Amino acid sequence: MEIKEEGASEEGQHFLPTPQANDTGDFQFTSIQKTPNEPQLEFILACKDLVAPVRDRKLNTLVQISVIHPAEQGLTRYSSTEIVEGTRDPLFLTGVTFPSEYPIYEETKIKLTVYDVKDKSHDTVRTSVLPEHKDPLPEVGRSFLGYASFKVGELLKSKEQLLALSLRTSDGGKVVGTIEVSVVKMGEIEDGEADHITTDVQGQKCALVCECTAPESVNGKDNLPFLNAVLKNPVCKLYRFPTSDNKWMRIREQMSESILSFHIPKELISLHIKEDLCRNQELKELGELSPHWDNLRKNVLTHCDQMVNMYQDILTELSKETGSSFKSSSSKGEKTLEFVPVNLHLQRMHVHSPHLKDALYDVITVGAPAAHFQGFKNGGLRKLLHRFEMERRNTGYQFIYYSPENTAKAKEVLSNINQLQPLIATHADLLLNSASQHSPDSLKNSLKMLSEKTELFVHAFKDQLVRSALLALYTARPGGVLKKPPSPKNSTEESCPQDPPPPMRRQDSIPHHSDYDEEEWDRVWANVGKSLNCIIAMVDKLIERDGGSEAGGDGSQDGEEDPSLVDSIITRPREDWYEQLYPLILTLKDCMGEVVNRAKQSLTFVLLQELAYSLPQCLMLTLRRDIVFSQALAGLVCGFIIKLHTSLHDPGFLQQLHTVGLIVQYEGLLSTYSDEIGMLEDMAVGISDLKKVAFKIIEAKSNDVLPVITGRREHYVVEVKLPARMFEALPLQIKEGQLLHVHPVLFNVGINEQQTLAERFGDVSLQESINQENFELLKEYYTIFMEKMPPDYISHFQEQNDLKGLLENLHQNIQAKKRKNVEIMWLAATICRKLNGIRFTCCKSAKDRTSMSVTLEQCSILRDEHQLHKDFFIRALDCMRREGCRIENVLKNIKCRKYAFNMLQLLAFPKYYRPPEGTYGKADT
Ligand SMILES: O=P(O)(O)O[C@H]1[C@H](O)[C@@H](O)[C@H](O)[C@H](O)[C@@H]1OP(=O)(O)O
Repeated sequence: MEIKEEGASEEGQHFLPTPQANDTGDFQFTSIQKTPNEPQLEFILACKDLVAPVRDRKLNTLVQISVIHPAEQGLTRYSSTEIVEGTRDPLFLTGVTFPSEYPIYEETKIKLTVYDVKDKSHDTVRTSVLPEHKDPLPEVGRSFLGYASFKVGELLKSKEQLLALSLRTSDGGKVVGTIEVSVVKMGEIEDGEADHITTDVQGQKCALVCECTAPESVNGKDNLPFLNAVLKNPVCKLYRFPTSDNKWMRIREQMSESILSFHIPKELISLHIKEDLCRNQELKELGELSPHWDNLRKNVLTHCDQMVNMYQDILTELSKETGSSFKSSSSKGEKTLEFVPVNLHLQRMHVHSPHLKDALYDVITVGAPAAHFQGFKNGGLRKLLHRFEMERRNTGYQFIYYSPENTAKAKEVLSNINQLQPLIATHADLLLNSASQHSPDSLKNSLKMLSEKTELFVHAFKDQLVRSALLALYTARPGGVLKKPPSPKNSTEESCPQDPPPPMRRQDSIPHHSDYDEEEWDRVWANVGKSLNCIIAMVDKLIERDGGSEAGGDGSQDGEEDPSLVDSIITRPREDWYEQLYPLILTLKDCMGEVVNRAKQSLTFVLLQELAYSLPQCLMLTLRRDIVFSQALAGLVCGFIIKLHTSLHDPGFLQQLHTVGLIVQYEGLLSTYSDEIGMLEDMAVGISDLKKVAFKIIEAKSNDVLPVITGRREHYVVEVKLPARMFEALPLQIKEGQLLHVHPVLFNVGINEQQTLAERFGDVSLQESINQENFELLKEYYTIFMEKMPPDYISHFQEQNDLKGLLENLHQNIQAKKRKNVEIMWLAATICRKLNGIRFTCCKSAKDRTSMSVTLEQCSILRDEHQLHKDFFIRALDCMRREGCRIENVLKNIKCRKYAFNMLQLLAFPKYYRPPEGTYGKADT
């Protein structure tokens, strides 16, 4: 096949479009034998005896790797190595990897083109994506040296899976050196030592040994098939770096999208719609109200119905995006995609080094959860919510002020009632069923369940709020005017609404005291307990009599059942259990219905107060909070599932999961200047709201392994499914459905030029207070961790890690108020990793600053944990930034392979956050 350079499509690890990838026409191609979820082919490159076009010119070389699919003529640029400077025998640290999904066969041809780079600053031009069918721009700043090509099958079947190919000039004539292609497999240690590689020591070039022996066995350790259900479109990169004792370590970098980006928002919006529809219905069922309250309710309902319609429209739009797994940074302001997180990816580093077992390091990278469409003119949630609450507290006279805690409590009680009432009804029916089967054991079991649920139900109303809400609703009914003036019981209870209500001093303005018959509520409420006691007594007697023993005691629990009712019933035939229990069950259901009716109405009246103030801002604020939360939750669920799958084999982790919960640490890189203040304010609330989330692991019963969300705005449960085999291996507590909690913390350090402005002329107090508050949360988590984990675990843990010292160090750094103190981020991330937590890195788009930060984190881990040769730190960093997954991330977001920084911006960045020359510039973001 002839190789045509001209028609080459642009470089990038984008896969061939699906039809093209599968379309092998009439040809039969030979698949590469592969381990599931492992890349199909990985190789590294080195050149020897390169001939410079001009004598004595030092060569700065890179190899460009292109692929020719066997059914096609055209060439697809696939990836490049880094530039190796000043040698005729370059040994490239950036390798080539083809992930398991890539359409590659033994017949696939690989072309390797070697270039001499004269001007690094121009080098990115070659890889900016062009409109389809357009010729690539002329190569600027580099000149062609030679090329070689081979078929994948040739490489795989070659002796020691190593090819040494002659590099030829474009006319195919002159040999200008040799290129060596050597297959590598992760998990296999190269025996050879590293040599002859240029280091980055202050411009000085030194030599280390390098001889790669061919790998022998196949690796398949990271076999996590279930992750494939949520992770999509992986981009993989391969590197080899020398260790301080001149051995090689291999690093595979992987970046994947997740379908949870869209799945979670859809689940969540459906849940909001359900919750709001239910609330709207309850508002409608509030019953007759006096004109003031009735008008208020009508107004609220109009707005709430509009809101539900809006959520429904957004859901319809999102549902059209079937199979989508990525929202690009350029779509962050799109209204219909508001709930979807920006640029969400798993960024994974898999290290195989001679010193340690394989190690995985995961970071979820995502745009800061924020309401971009609504904008940041008035700030973000942290400020908006605070302002709203203050105004509501101080200005309302149209409504009764309930504190956010009381409003949340009202929602909780309502939700408990809505869950418990049908449950109790079901258990009551099961009891009747057991009775009709005349089965004593089953009767006892059903009674146990019924008692438990009913006790919970009765307990749910033991709250002063219900009483005061009942009174408030009473006064809001036509003619429901209090006879006595309200006299507050304590400092938080001040006045009661009249029709029209008088102006009130704000705290909780819940009404109290009246001639309204409070005892009636007590009676209704107590009746539920009494009727349960009757049932218990009856069941006891029935079982006792059935066992033949005559009248052994009266069977009452608390002596509260009506003895005449029980006695009159048990005189009936013994076998007629159903008939004897039926009237008691009916009574229980009636009593419960009465309680539910009253409590629901009164608590819905509390919710009406929340909605009544400042419509429609109040609803817009809820929408904003929902949007931000949805973005945060999508990332969290993705992080949780990945963490669970990678740590399933770790008993310590599983124990921590159900006894302490998981720490989830967010690194924010937003500046406290201009719009990003609002973003940070949104993000802080979104992340803090994640406390309301608990996970539950359930066994997958079908191929649908996508998580399911239940609950309501104050409390969500995310059910994560595991296949039977994995589920069985879990600790009992988790299998029994124990809720698994998360502890989110956020540390933010602005690093760009905007942060310089904030530090010089603006205000950094937002960042300072966020860091301080979250430090306290992190410390709290650590304390619980130390208390709840078993002593053996803790003593081993303390031997390995000086968490106390790290926390102290973090605290000092936060207190120090140093400018752009990136040490805070490194310490927080280290603490999180040591505590088995889930790591996140975020900036506005998770594209540029995030890429700098995660690559720095990766190289720092290699240096601190895997003995990366200190002279190679910068080179490793540059390799990752120049040719790694993150430049692909930029490409997939803005169709241009350039970090969106200019020289001036970079001067403001902390040193190690600056990308290598030629990888940044003006980009249309
Ligand atoms: O990924 P980010 O760092 O949020 O991207 C920024 C970039 O840092 C900045 O230099 C540039 O001017 C743009 O504002 C980028 O944000 P976009 O959201 O426009 O990609």
